[in-house]
Amino acid sequence: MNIGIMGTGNIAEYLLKSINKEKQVTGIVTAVFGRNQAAGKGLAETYQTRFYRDFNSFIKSDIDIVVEAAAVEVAAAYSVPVLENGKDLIVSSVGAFADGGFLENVRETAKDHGRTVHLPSGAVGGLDLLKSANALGGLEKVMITTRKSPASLGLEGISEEKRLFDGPAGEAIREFPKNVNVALALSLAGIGTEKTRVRVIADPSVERNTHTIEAEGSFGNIKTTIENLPMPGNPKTSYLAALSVLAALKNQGNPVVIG
Ligand SMILES: NC(=O)C1=CN([C@@H]2O[C@H](COP(=O)(O)OP(=O)(O)OC[C@H]3O[C@@H](n4cnc5c(N)ncnc54)[C@H](O)[C@@H]3O)[C@@H](O)[C@H]2O)C=CC1
Ligand SMILES: O=C([O-])CC(=O)C(=O)O
Repeated sequence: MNIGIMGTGNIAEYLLKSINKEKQVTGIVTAVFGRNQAAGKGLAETYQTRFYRDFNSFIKSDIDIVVEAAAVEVAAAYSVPVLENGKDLIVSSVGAFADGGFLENVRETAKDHGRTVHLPSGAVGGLDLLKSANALGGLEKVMITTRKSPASLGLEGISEEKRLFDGPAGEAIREFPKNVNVALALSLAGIGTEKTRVRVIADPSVERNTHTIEAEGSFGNIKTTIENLPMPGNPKTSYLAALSVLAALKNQGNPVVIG
């Protein structure tokens, strides 16, 4: 399996290290696409891969699958062209799918070209539970409370916790595109972007990216909290988010699906 990565940041470098150096996946990253020439060249040298600033050259190279590890606008711009070029796709910036029309477009394109799109669970768990709970439409309430350090949320000089947002997931991802992709993953698995409620709290007392998920419905109820270790390369991003992409790559083509 030849893998192409969109993005030259923290998740991209983690994947390159795990795959090209540590051989954690049956496959190799043969191509990286990004806008940052210096970062891309550095990655290409360190991890023996090719760097492209031109999307067409990247997508026409000998890759089988593309991992988006860049930003919501990158997933929005390139998901359809990736599929049209006959490649499978794994998306980190699931916030791009806040637009239901876009999701439908991606679904149709994947179907037309016989490709698959994987939206990994990222920095949270529980998507399986929400899907089961809503199998007959019985899921009534989903709420996620995200707590991160002020610096992760772009704030300085805050000494007490501060609620920055309380509202629907669709609006939250527009305001915090680098911090609440997890809320979009929960929305897609559950009751959608309008009904899924998101609270974002800047909390100087936390070092871990903490997400509390509460759900209620005909199945009963659940409350679960994950305390994620942030990645050294980008404290906004939890280590689990990178691991979930790696797990998705490890499971490519596996005929047995768990969860
Ligand atoms: N699903 C989840 O649980 C999570 C998803 N994410 C998503 O993954 C993305 C990547 O995370 P990190 O690697 O930690 O971020 P990062 O900030 O370290 O790296 C982002 C990379 O994308 C590139 N980039 C950004 N905008 C671009 C554009 N318009 N065109 C081309 N390249 C562009 C940057 O140059 C950089 O190389 C985040 O932006 C976020 O959308 C992040 C954390 C959790
Ligand atoms: O990594 C995290 O904890 C969550 C995050 O940034 C996102 O969902 O965009």
